[in-house]
Amino acid sequence: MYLLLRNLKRLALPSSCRFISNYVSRMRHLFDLKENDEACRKALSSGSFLLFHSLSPLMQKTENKYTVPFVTASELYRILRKLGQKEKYLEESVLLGCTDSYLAQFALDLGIMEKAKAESLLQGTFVDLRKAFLLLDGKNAQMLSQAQALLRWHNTHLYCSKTGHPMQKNVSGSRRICSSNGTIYYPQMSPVIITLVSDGTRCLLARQEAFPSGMYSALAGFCDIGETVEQAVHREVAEEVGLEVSSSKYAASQHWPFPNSSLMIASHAMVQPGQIKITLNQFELEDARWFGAEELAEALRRERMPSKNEMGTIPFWIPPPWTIAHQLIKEWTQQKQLC
Ligand SMILES: NC(=O)c1ccc[n+]([C@@H]2O[C@H](COP(=O)([O-])OP(=O)(O)OC[C@H]3O[C@@H](n4cnc5c(N)ncnc54)[C@H](O)[C@@H]3O)[C@@H](O)[C@H]2O)c1
Ligand SMILES: [Mg+2]
Repeated sequence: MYLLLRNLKRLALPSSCRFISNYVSRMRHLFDLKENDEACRKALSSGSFLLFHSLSPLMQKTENKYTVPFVTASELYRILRKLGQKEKYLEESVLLGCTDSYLAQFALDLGIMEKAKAESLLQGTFVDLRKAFLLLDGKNAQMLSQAQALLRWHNTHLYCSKTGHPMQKNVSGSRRICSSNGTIYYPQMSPVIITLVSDGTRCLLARQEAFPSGMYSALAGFCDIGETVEQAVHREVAEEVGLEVSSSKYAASQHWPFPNSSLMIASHAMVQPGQIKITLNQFELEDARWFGAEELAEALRRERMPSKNEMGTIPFWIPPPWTIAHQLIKEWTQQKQLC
């Protein structure tokens, strides 16, 4: 707490600020940790850590459910010693956030260490995030998404793309700096639109070949350079299903770790009246269909990915509740049921 008060003083809060909410003081604390290497180094020694091995997160599986453990700094020191690493390795961590009680949270990749030995010491398994992602709950998914994206960015930005010299990360991992000319690089993400297209009575969901069996989602696509979000929505809908959008309305956004790091920007869209014939772009999609509110209400009631029915097929299902696609489908269905 002393450290926190000292740090807050350094941020020169105006004297009129008699009361600061917990949220505001946490955000100021995090700002200090991001900017101040010494403060962040200290926070590392009392922080908690999400661990990865070559970008696969450590998980513990109990009864068909994955949990994501945070490991304390003292436990991590002990494990690093057993794996033959120095305590200094902790500085490879990236800062994720902090708890309500200002405990800093980090992510660290143990990829240079022996995987099986690390798993046995940590009593868990490093799991491919793509395989486990849809089985997680929202809180764990959001944290792992942020952690993996940051670790991946550092892992793929070891050298300055201008000079070819090695780059150093600051302690928090909020940037990397070229050792030769001081150019600063910040972690990047790609804007991706996701849109739920409606003709007024039904809405359109699609699936890619790579989706898990039976899963349909809203249309999504990367924004091109120079495009607005609205233009990207119009283009993607035209490209993927051959329909022309007449209007779109922003709904919400979500960070998404695949394929690298994306900011999903979600909207509801309407097609031009009478334009309902789907022309599928088979390079991108395996199927696209119009769904009614009742069919979607039933899919929303299912808690998890359904298992095979008597016919040996998996019934239609939608992404889990914490995904932005689910949120769009839920909003649309609720609005239809109120009509
Ligand atoms: N959070 C959710 O609810 C949700 C739902 C659906 C899709 N998604 C995600 O949306 C993302 C985009 O959807 P999509 O695959 O249909 O996109 P898309 O329709 O733009 O097609 C993907 C193709 O776009 C090209 N591309 C252009 N810019 C790219 C970039 N910056 N990075 C990678 N590829 C790029 C590549 O050729 C790639 O194969 C996927 O990662 C998907 O997982 C999220
Ligand atoms: Mg797409």
